[in-house]
Amino acid sequence: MAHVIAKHGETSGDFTKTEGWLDWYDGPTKPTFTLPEGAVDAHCHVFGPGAEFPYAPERKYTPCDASAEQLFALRDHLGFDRNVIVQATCHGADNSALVDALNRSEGRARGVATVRRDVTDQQLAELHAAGVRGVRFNFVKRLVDRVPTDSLEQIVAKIAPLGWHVVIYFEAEDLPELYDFFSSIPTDLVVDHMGRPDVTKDPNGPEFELFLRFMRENANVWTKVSCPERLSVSGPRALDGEQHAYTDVVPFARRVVEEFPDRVLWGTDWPHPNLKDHMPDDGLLVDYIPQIATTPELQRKLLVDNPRRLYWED
Ligand SMILES: O=C(O)/C=C(\CC(=O)C(=O)O)C(=O)O
Repeated sequence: MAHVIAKHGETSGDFTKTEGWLDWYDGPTKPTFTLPEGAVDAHCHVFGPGAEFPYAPERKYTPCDASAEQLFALRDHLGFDRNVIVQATCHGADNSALVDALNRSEGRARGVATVRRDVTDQQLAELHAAGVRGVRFNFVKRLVDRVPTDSLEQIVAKIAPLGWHVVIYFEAEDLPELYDFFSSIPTDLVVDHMGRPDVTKDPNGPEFELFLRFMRENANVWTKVSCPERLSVSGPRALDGEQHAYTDVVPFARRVVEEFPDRVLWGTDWPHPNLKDHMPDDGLLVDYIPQIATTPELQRKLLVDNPRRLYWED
């Protein structure tokens, strides 16, 4: 394990370009943690390939191409059974690459799409038939021109009858302002990456307490306890020979898993767009899971029962 941490920790470069890391990255290690049978990687992406599925003109970054075949190979390598593929801003509201991946998955993937307020019932029905079960709204300011507060209510009214849920991505410093608005969303609501806490702050301090309060007061709110690699300051290096990577994120994620065991999801976030300091090893990310879900029961809920309930039970 140590050499893996060092290898990825010491490598640097710009991973966001099409010509990026896939050319030289020699792939994830095999995790030592054995995932429970039927485990779901509930946050991952497909990008392009750009020649076939062009990136959105309004995008804020151009990712590496990351195909459905590569994603499914990663799924098998890590020991997952299924994927939830999430639309990212670089594809805007053109869900073609996502739908293509869902169609190739033989029922082993569900999707979260991005739609505009003029989306028709027919278009939503087609997305549903392909396996889409949610819509994503991005409130991270570096990723969008405008936060989607206006369109959200109109879109929610259209997707609620389908039994879909809403996925929101925001940063912790914006929760106070958005708290009431998010609390008014009537469908199930999934928060990406625990609302991006600042992990240099106290996990028992006021900022993270507000997020926990948000989950306590709104029984429809779920969260992905994913992306330690985005939140971590200590990074992918072990702090000592015995500890696993991204240790500074563990107390945050573990608190959430233990207090809300039936409303948490986990995903790799492959292929890790917009990470410039290191390319995460997905095998190491899987080995992080038992740090935050410490019993077989918590692991089964996080990786199997919860995602299946949200994405595969109609
Ligand atoms: O993949 C993620 O979860 C995170 C992203 C990209 C993203 O969400 C998007 O483009 O929509 C990020 O933090 O840059």
